[in-house]
Amino acid sequence: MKTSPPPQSAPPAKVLSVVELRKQYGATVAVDGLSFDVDRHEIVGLLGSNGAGKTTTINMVLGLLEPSSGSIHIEGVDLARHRTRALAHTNFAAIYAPLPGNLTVQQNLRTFGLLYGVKHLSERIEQLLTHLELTRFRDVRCGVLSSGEQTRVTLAKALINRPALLLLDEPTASLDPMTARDIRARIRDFATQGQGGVLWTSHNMYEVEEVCDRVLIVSRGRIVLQGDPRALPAQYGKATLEELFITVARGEPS
Ligand SMILES: Nc1ncnc2c1ncn2[C@@H]1O[C@H](COP(=O)(O)OP(=O)(O)OP(=O)(O)O)[C@@H](O)[C@H]1O
Repeated sequence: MKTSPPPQSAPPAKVLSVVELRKQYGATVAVDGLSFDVDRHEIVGLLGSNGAGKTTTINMVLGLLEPSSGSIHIEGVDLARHRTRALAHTNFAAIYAPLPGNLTVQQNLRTFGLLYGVKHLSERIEQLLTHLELTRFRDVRCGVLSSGEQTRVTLAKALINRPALLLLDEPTASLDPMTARDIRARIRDFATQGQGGVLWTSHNMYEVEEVCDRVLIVSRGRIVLQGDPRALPAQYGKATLEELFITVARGEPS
C-alpha cells in the first residue's frame, strides 16, 4: 500500500535530541554517553554538581566544542553535518557571556539580529524592547545597566532569532528574588506560548522546582536521575529536590 509522506512543513516534536554524547580530555571523561531530548514547549533542567559536565554539554550543543562521539540534532537538523542550519535554530544566554558594554541596547540587538539574518529586524527589536520592558534603555550603553537590566537585554538577544532551542546557563544568577521571578515568568512564556523549548542549568533547586517540567541530574558526565522535579524527591524518599541533589552529588545510593 502506498503511504503518503509526512507534510514537509510539520516541525519535529523534539527541538533537541542528544544521543550517546561523549567528550574526553586525555584521561578525563567530561561527558560520558549522555542521551536526552528537549520537546517543544518544554523546559528541561540540566543539574549537577561542579564539574559534572553541564557546561561541556552546553558548549557541544552550541557547536563551540566538538564531541568525541555521539550526535546532536537541533530542530531535527544534524549539528555535525549541517552546522550553520542547526545553529540558526538555537540561541543562548549566560551571565559569563555579557553583551558588548560599549554598545547601546538597540545597537547590540541590531548587531545580533544581523548576525542571525533576522527578517524585519527593526520590528523584531521593537517587539522585544516592549515585551522585556527595555524601551527606556534603548539608547543606553549595556555596560552601565544593572545586573537585572543586563539580564533582560541578554534575554532579548537570546530571543531575537525566535530560537527553537533556547539554552540558558544560570540565567537568574546574581538577580534579586523579584527580578529572578520576573525573568522566570518570561522564560515560561517563551516555552508555553512560543514555538521553542528550553535547556536550563541552575544550582538553585527551588527555582528548578518552580520552572522546569523535567530535570536531568548529571554526575561525572552521566545522567543518574531524571523526572518531574516536584515528584522526584518523594520517589527517592527525600523531602526536597535539594536533599536529593546532595545525595546524588555525594555519590550515595538513592
Ligand atoms: N578543556 C578541558 N581540559 C581538561 N578537562 C576539562 C576541560 N574542560 C572541562 N574539563 C573537565 O571536565 C569536567 C566537566 O567540566 P564542566 O565545566 O562541564 O562541568 P560543569 O558541570 O559545568 O561544572 P560547574 O557547575 O562547576 O560549572 C570537569 O572535571 C573539568 O575539569
